Amino acid sequence: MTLRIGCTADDFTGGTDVAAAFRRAGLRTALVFGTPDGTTALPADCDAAVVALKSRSTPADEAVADSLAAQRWLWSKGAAQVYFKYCSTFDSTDRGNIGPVTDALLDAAGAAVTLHCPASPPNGRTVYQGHLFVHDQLLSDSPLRHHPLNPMTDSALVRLLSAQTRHQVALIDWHTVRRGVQAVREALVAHQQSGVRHVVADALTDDDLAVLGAAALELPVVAGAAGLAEGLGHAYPAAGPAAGEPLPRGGRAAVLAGSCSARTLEQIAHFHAAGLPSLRLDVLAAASGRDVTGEALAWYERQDPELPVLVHASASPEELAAVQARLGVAEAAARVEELLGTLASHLVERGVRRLLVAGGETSGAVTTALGIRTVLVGEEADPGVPWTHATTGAGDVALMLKSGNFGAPDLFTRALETTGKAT
Ligand SMILES: Nc1ncnc2c1ncn2[C@@H]1O[C@H](COP(=O)(O)OP(=O)(O)O)[C@@H](O)[C@H]1O
Ligand SMILES: O=C(O)[C@@H](O)C(=O)COP(=O)(O)O
Repeated sequence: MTLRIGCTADDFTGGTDVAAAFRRAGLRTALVFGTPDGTTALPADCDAAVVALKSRSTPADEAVADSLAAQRWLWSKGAAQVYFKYCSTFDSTDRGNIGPVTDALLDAAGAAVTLHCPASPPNGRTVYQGHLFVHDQLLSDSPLRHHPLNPMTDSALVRLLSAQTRHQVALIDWHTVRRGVQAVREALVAHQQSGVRHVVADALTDDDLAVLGAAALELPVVAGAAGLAEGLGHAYPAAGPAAGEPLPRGGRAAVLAGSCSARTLEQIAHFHAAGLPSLRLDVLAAASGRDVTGEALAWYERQDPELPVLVHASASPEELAAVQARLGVAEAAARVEELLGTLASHLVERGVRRLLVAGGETSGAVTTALGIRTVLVGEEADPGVPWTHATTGAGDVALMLKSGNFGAPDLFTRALETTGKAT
């Protein structure tokens, strides 16, 4: 079996998002969590494989090593092109990891130039004059300025990326993109000849991303969010519409949320307003040694088994700042991730078979705790938020990994209701 395209994603929900994009483009797509090794198998007849790493917020040298291992494994499976999927809100800091990882992938491939575009129009992310917008706001005016790990306080992509690489960064503007595939190819060549390695492109619509995908088809490494991945997918000879992956149905349902993103907070409020049972974890109490996991499990056992439950650590920007001031950013995040990962294992052992996880880092922690390595990607409940079919030691689980800012406000209740019905 030979892959048409391989992808390394810098977090687990980014992995599900980009896998859904390849699937929409007609490519049969498998998703592998964590660095693959010689024993990692792919389901037969895959056109695309996505390796979802937890490399967005790790030290840059670790992110580079993991991404290079993923690239080598994807090459070993036949992928000629490797897509580096990062966040549509360009989540990173001056230390990386977008610049260092892209440079390492390019060095390993012996490639001189790459195209970047974080636009993801179905989720309101567009790039104009090199500035990233989230719906009608500049990235730096959006709620992403309060992100717990990488607050985004600048929207200028050339400047953001230049801080993360020693190579030159330049822009292909929207007017060039509108002139079509040939114009973009010529601009790429011109930039490469003048010594530029990272070319950021504007894109406002899926049509723009289709142009960019077609222009980038021959590049060994391409980088961006799910939108450009779909554009590239469409540029490959179509494999036909992907078959829906049948999902496990029934069983108890739970939502675990560690995302503090504005959209997750709305989804939590919607769940609460629907009168469904929810529990907020006390992070400071856990840090002071209280058995918060045991208390949460006792709470879970008292709930009506017919109803979905929500357990979350999510907090408003002010509450988050207070916890981080007490524990430190990394320690607070690690504490929350450990709590939610442990809870996920206990809940699946106790019969949860429909599990929705909110937050990229949180999804990494939960999937790792459940020992899930490979999933098949099924229907999307909302753009970029597909159900997946996962196998755990305790049984098969319908698993949804949701990026913090993705999904409609009613996603939790709607998605769990759908999987609750027998087929
Ligand atoms: N109450 C809290 N106090 C401190 N950190 C928290 C709290 N709740 C969540 N976090 C941390 O915030 C981070 C949210 O990131 P993530 O799960 O990727 O969500 P998103 O997808 O919204 O970015 C996680 O590392 C999580 O552990
Ligand atoms: O590209 C995107 O926006 C998402 O796929 C993604 O990576 C979001 O990150 P999290 O909000 O941290 O899940």
